Amino acid sequence: MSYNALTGLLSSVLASISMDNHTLSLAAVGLVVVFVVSKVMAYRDNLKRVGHLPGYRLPLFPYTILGIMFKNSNLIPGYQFLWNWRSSMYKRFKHDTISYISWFSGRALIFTSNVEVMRQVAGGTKSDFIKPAQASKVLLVWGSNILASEGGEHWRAHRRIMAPAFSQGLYELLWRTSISLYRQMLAGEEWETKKVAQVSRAQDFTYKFALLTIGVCGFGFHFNWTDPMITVEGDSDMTLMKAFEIFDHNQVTVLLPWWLLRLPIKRFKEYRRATAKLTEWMVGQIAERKELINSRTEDDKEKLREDLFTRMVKANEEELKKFRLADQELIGNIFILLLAGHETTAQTLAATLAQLALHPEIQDEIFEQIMSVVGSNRDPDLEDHRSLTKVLAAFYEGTRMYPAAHMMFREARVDTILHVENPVGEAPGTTPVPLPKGATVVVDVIGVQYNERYFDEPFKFKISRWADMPHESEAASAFSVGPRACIGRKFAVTEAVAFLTMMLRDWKIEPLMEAGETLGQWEKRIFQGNVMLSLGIQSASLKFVRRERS
Ligand code: HEM
Repeated sequence: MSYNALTGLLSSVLASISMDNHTLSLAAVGLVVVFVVSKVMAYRDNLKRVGHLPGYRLPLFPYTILGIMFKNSNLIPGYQFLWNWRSSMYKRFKHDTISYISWFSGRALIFTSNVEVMRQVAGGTKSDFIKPAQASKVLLVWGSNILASEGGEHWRAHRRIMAPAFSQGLYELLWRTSISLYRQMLAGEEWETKKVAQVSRAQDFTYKFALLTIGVCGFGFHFNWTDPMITVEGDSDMTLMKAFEIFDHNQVTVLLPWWLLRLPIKRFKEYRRATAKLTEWMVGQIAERKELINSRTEDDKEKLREDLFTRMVKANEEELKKFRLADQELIGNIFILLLAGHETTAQTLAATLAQLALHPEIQDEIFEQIMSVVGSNRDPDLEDHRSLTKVLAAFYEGTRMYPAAHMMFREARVDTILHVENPVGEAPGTTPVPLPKGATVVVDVIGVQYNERYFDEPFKFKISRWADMPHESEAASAFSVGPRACIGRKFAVTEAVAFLTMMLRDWKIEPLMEAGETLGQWEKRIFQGNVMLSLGIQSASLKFVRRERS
């Protein structure tokens, strides 16, 4: 008998009893029975939904309002629990794929820190798993896009148009832009003449760097560090950069309900205006770029830039009509590139710089490689990128320890079998776990990066673990694996390697401690995970000491 049928039967029995004292007590007992039975049955259903995998049975679900209000107790883990429990969560059950069932909210999820399970669920055209619409709803406000797509053919249509935009020409533009922005930063922040520069929050400049980079290479804006004044036509108060910044600073507002955003609150009003300006600008730009692309003269075609936006419009125009994206979908994807494409890199760069501050010996090792590959008299160029393996290793290690895209929700679109790798120490191989349609798997990207199956001593910042690793290796699983892995991985790596090469050639990085603070206290203060839209560390206070060059 199903839970609903049982509840109905008990309610009608209770309703048919007349309400004297005796029957009132009977009704109360009946209600308790209904409650207990319903919970037992829901629990039984939930066990099925998580394939009877071992795991947590706790009162609340962490991603609910109540769950968010409580922080990190054993009974109510809080929304940062994947970070806070990363050393013990899976060890406790001796499995890297476990379940979580909440007694009261009725939610049941599978959490995995296993790359093979990640591969099965991450998606592609033929996967049995999709991105649940609920998890991506907030990303749809600017139009249908690749990141929010459930999967299957719909996802492939987006990827088909976006993939060609990540071209060699883009990476060349990106490399040049990153180096130029680094120089502009030195001038703009008045570091050029300084022997020592101190910052209380390295994120301030890594954000600005990554935002301007995606602005120039993603959108084709002509921003620069100190003078980003491009006025939107007909609105002298709002420069494009201003609109861009307002949109960016308010990213979290995408999580709010739409009606709240309509309230006459100054911040929301500005956000709406900035989004409208950017959209208006994009609509105009799409038309302009289409005209250039379809123009017959080679001269006009030469004017086409290498930025992602231009190249996406081009790929779309060149696509067969039936595969073309609508303009609104192009806009949706461009906005999503801004969202996915700079906060992640900025957070990781800040975390990498802070870890390097703790490891002067690693900085020296990297410096020596930079000097032997590039030397001190010229700027690095894109070809050097392949040889700057230690710079890349530092960034990968930052990505591993602080994976900005820290979780991925997936849902079984049909009844399916999940092949769960046996725990280390047991017979190698997998165990089939039947899952019903609708079962939800959360890829805990933090868990994967701290899983000793893949990374020994995972709490140590060790760049040596990436030695001899091919550039595109799936070992860098913080970018996900399989056909739906991060499309911007090379973009992130290119800008990061260019920026870090320039930075580490010029400067030694040291922790900037507060008065009376010990190194241990600094470390504890800085390296606490900060889980918002993406994962990062706390404000990284750092000191940059100019390297003496012969
Ligand atoms: C350190 C930097 C980055 C990290 C750690 C990262 C990580 C990830 C991960 C884990 C995913 C898979 C998400 C999922 O399937 O639910 C993803 C997807 C994506 N990323 Fe990145 N990313 C980074 C930088 C970038 C950059 C720079 C861009 C763009 C310029 C970008 C654009 C995207 C897009 C568009 C997707 C969706 C791909 C698809 O669904 O086919 N990311 N990223």
